[in-house]
Amino acid sequence: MMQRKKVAFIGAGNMAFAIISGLIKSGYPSELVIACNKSNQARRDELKNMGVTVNLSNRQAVEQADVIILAVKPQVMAEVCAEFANVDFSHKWVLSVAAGISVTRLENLLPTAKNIIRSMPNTPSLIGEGLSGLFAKKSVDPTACEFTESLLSSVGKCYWVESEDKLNQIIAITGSSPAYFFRFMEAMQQSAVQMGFSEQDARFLVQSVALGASKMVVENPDIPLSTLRENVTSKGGTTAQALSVFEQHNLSEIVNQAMHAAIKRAEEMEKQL
Ligand SMILES: NC(=O)C1=CN([C@@H]2O[C@H](COP(=O)(O)OP(=O)(O)OC[C@H]3O[C@@H](n4cnc5c(N)ncnc54)[C@H](O)[C@@H]3O)[C@@H](O)[C@H]2O)C=CC1
Ligand SMILES: O=C(O)[C@@H]1CCC=N1
Repeated sequence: MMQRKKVAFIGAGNMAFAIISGLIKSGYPSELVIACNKSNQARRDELKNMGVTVNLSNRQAVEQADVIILAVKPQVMAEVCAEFANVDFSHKWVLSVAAGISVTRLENLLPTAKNIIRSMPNTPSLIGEGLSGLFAKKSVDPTACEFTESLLSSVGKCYWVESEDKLNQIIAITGSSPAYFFRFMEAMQQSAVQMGFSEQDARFLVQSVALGASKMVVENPDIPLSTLRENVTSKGGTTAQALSVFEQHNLSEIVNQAMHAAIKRAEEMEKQL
């Protein structure tokens, strides 16, 4: 059973909302959850209906909570942390989900915080299928790590990394990547629409195959991905022709470049913010 602590989400946008929803669905008492979301009244109402406390300032929320989850955009993190930088964090745990903000930067923003954990979740957390990369310095209290892991386990799987630079790689592999799959499905949908299928039918067809293919991967952990691909590819058949177009355009290299562009951006953000 997960420990019961008062948790405050600073910023309750897409990512925080996914985690809050998962937490509450998994049975975490909503009266222990505070969410601060400055500019979105509709979201605050939604959270209020879920039993979450939504009427506190960032500073009040931080003062009252045992665990602070920083979930604002990286670009506003410094400004937001300044509002509560002089609160005593020595007995509080901090979890940041922001891309490109290093632990060292967070330590500078919150000088009394000793237990800071960085995570890189993803939006499938909204449906309990998330994957969160996690990093903490060796000095962080293990009970803080355990709590964070159980919190994020309520919305999916967790994967600890040994060094912080690995977290930027996790951004490319699991944080940004739901968008890659959506982009691929969009392209397939567009092509089907050009063939004359309705948007709705094209979506139905594409999402059905995406789900089926994903399940085949998950349910056959011992079969290499290349074998699953080969099993579809009859000699001299249609799939071979389709795949040869991907090869002509060097799909592996395109994907590799895209993932490295995400990492580079995360590293740039770490320097700028
Ligand atoms: N969307 C994604 O797939 C992922 C996002 N992240 C990280 O999560 C963080 C949040 O991203 P999203 O949820 O996508 O963004 P978002 O824009 O949906 O959420 C940010 C929220 O912060 C609120 N906010 C802005 N200023 C505030 C302030 N001064 N006080 C309190 N709340 C304030 C905004 O009203 C907004 O609802 C970012 O740092 C991002 O790097 C991490 C992993 C995946
Ligand atoms: O695009 C971004 O910067 C954030 C981090 C990973 C997913 N969304």
